[in-house]
Amino acid sequence: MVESIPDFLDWAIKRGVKLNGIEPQRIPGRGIGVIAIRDIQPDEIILEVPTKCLRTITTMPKARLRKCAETSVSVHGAIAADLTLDKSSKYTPWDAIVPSSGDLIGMPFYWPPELQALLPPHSRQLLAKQKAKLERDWSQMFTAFPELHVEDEGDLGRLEYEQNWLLVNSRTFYYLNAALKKWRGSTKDDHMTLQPVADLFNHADEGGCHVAFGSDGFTFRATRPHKKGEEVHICYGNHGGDFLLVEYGFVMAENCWDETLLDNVMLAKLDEKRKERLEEIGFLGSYVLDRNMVCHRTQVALRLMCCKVSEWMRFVNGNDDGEASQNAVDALLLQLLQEYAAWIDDMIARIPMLKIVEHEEDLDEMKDILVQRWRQIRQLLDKRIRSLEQGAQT
Ligand SMILES: C[S@@+](CC[C@H](N)C(=O)[O-])C[C@H]1O[C@@H](n2cnc3c(N)ncnc32)[C@H](O)[C@@H]1O
Repeated sequence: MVESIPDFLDWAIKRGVKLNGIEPQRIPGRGIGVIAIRDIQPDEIILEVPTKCLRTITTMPKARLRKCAETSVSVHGAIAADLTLDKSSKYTPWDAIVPSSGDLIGMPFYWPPELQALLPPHSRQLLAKQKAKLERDWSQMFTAFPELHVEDEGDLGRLEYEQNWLLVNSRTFYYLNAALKKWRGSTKDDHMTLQPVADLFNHADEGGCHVAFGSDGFTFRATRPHKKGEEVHICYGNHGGDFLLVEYGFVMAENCWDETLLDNVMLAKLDEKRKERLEEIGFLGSYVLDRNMVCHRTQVALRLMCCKVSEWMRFVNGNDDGEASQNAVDALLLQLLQEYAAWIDDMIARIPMLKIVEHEEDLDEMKDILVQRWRQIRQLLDKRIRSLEQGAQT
């Protein structure tokens, strides 16, 4: 399929999409993005997408929707099935500009298992969840639509479904209408729609425009000035780097929402008795370091390693502010972060050496993305290590 942004825009505008001062363009390393073609002022509406252009379960052929509704597939999985089964020409110009499988190598889902095994712990958890969710949807959909299961060597039907599922994952917007509200067992995660042109906005941690929908459709309003030629972003959510990597397939140079899990280092230091105590109060695992501090769960677990149990219990119950044990907690945290930082340096050195025969062509790019993610985590640790070291000196 030949990609043509102008043909796609013609098609979208004929269907009522209104662009004001913006234009989708190819941006190196980011696929297509949205660029300001004149200076844009805050509060200007830069894009409107009418309801009739949305693509969600309501726009599926009725018979297909009925079959999906008889299963326990998620809305996400049903839309992916619709994309895979749709052989009409209704969306051809839109389909032509959507990334192809070759553009998705940033997504750890497509990485060889040897490389997936070297992902940071939080990325690994998210990937396992993503795979399980996809597997559930696929098992529902290929039973309902046996034609999805193409009997050939590579199982093309499954590959196409996977790709569409991952595209739905990274290109839908929060949306609610009567049908989505009624979908059996639906949760917030099911309230979604695809929409043309808006799906070309790339992400920035602070965003640059506000997204809203009503009965007429979606509007995108600039929240800050943009100079002509500048990229206009939306914010996909306050996501850390592991989430962006696994769900969207990219890493960002700067991300004010970045965070990392310290579970591997923390759990290795906790003996069974302490783990049991933490489990009892619901504080075992999910130890987070963000750009400024470690979370309360981490403070609780660290205190258990350096205080008497009675003092720890008083802290847990809110009867002790923890001030008396803070220096010991900080010293232990510093030691753990330094050990983790040395381990990460070793990981960063090992990744480029990894030899995997399959995926030879794309392997260097995949490794590079993985190293970038580990470097970001290393920076988070460095920042905290520096401030703990300064604190120890004062
Ligand atoms: C909603 S689409 C945005 C349009 C997309 N760039 C395209 O070519 O169709 C989301 C995808 O865009 C890419 N993306 C979004 N924000 C990015 C960023 N800040 N840096 C690099 N890639 C980004 C990722 O591949 C992500 O999965």
